[in-house]
Amino acid sequence: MDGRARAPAAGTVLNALATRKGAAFAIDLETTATVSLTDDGRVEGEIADRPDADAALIERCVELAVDRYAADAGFDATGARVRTESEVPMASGLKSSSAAANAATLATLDALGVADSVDRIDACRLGVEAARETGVTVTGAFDDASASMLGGVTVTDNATDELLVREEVDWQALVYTPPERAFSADANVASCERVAPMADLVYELALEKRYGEAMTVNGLAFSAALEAPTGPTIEALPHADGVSLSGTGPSYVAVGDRTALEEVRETWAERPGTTRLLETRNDGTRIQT
Ligand SMILES: Nc1ncnc2c1ncn2[C@@H]1O[C@H](COP(=O)(O)OP(=O)(O)OP(=O)(O)O)[C@@H](O)[C@H]1O
Ligand SMILES: O=C(O)C1=C[C@@H](O)[C@@H](O)[C@H](O)C1
Repeated sequence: MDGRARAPAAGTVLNALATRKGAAFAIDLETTATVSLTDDGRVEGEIADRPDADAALIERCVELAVDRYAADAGFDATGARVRTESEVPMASGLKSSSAAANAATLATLDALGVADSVDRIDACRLGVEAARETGVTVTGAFDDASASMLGGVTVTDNATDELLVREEVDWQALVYTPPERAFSADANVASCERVAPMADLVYELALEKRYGEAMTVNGLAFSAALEAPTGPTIEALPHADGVSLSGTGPSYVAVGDRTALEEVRETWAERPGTTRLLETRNDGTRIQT
């Protein structure tokens, strides 16, 4: 009757706010969700250390998973308690919402004993549905959600929730998170749509597997559209294989080899906020035993 799952955060290759085509890759920062099924008809969520944060997203993931799978699994569960603990800073461009949704969904499937029989990509689409319903996303963010659920890099069409590419990658990722927060749902979508020709170019580069160049073009275009500083990108460019504003910001993600990223880290560490050197993740969301 209890389930637990862990989901990784992600960084951006292509922001989907311009054309609905997006791409992202999983990184080694995690959110863990624990679900206990009940028969009291109430689904209640809690976010560790964030008593004021909105738990509607994880509650909706659990509700949808119980509605869809409990009866077939032989459970008469009607309610649940769900709690997340997270290393992913919220509303900072590192896909905290996708990690929370995937962890909550898979933990529910684990509690119901059906985690192995439900396709991971269907579980991911369920979380995307909950994200749309609770208004935490612009496009559904299937790009971020699929990278977090499957691991590696994914390229998607968020208009149709179609997975176009999924590939394992073995990069180092340097992540800079300024102290500010930016909720994706508040982003200036009209401004992002004006950089659609650049997003088309990023999409072509991503399909050619030129992910580093794709990230850099994406970062410059969406920093301009969202009026985010370009300083961190310019500082990383001489060293990194690719660097981008992640999501709608305010974080930046650079990829490349470790020595190069250590040079970037020295510069980024002088900025206010947090700089972390991480690995990419190819295993995605998984049950925690
Ligand atoms: N650990 C968590 N537990 C439960 N819900 C969470 C958690 N982290 C984020 N959320 C939900 O996601 C919302 C933040 O979504 P938002 O899209 O703005 O952030 P993000 O996913 O980090 O940003 P981005 O899409 O730019 O990467 C929060 O309001 C909350 O509802
Ligand atoms: O809310 C959304 O739809 C999105 C938010 C950002 O993370 C983007 O990077 C993503 O491509 C789409």
